[in-house]
Amino acid sequence: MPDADARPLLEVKGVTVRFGGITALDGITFSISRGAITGLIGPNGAGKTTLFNCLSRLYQFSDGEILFEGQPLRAHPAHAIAALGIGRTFQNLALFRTMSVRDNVMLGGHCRSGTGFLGNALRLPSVRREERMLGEQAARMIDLLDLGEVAHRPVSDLSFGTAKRVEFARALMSRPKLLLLDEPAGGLNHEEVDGLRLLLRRIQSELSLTILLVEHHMNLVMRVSDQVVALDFGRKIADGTPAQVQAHPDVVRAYLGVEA
Ligand SMILES: Nc1ncnc2c1ncn2[C@@H]1O[C@H](COP(=O)(O)OP(=O)(O)OP(=O)(O)O)[C@@H](O)[C@H]1O
Repeated sequence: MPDADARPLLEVKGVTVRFGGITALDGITFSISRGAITGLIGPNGAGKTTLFNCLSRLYQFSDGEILFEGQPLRAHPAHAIAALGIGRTFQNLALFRTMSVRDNVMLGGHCRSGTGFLGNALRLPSVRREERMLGEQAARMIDLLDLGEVAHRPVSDLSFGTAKRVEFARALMSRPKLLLLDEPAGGLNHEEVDGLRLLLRRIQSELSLTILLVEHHMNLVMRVSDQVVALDFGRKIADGTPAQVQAHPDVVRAYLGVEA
């Protein structure tokens, strides 16, 4: 029996997605080790978001398989993905703007809730215990993401960069093993991107997280990632360390549109 921790956390094997005549993903294969930060790059339309949507089970793939901890994701519907240990953030903020930071973060723990409707209505001791635990976890995430000073403010009061950290905190409440980040640097200024790089490293090590991020900000991807996977027109064109991928002739060609 192979050691469960030794096998990759995520294995993407020959995944293909077609939309009518368009092949958005064409036999994509790569794997991600536990604890790694992996950057997924590629020009516009390369298939990055489509791959993310397959990992969250929002899209069906026609061929191939995705294994998470050795188990096929196909067996799990989209609503069960968070409970399985895959969390995500979106390109556009998906927060409740009039609610406080703390309440938004608390909502992220909902998918782990084991108490049913009746238990909540009757305020059983198990419900109160769970609420207390959620509150403690939210406080930890708020602290980890430096949101303590704004915890009671509505999200509408926050700068875009701070609101992005609220989205992170909320995604972390489901205690994911794999966190999918869709363009976390989008809309951030230079200073905020640098802060994000340090933050990603910190949450990765403190929570023993594995992270897959789609990102156009090359400087961030190359500095924060252990592994980079490059797509172009739905195909994988490179997979390796940041230095290997950056120097790969197909990557240079895809980005610059010239012969390397
Ligand atoms: N729901 C959909 N219906 C039809 N075509 C789609 C759909 N989603 C994606 N596509 C097509 O699949 C291809 C890959 O798109 P995708 O959004 O995955 O690329 P991307 O790498 O995320 O691009 P970007 O960096 O611009 O976000 C594109 O040709 C796109 O038009």
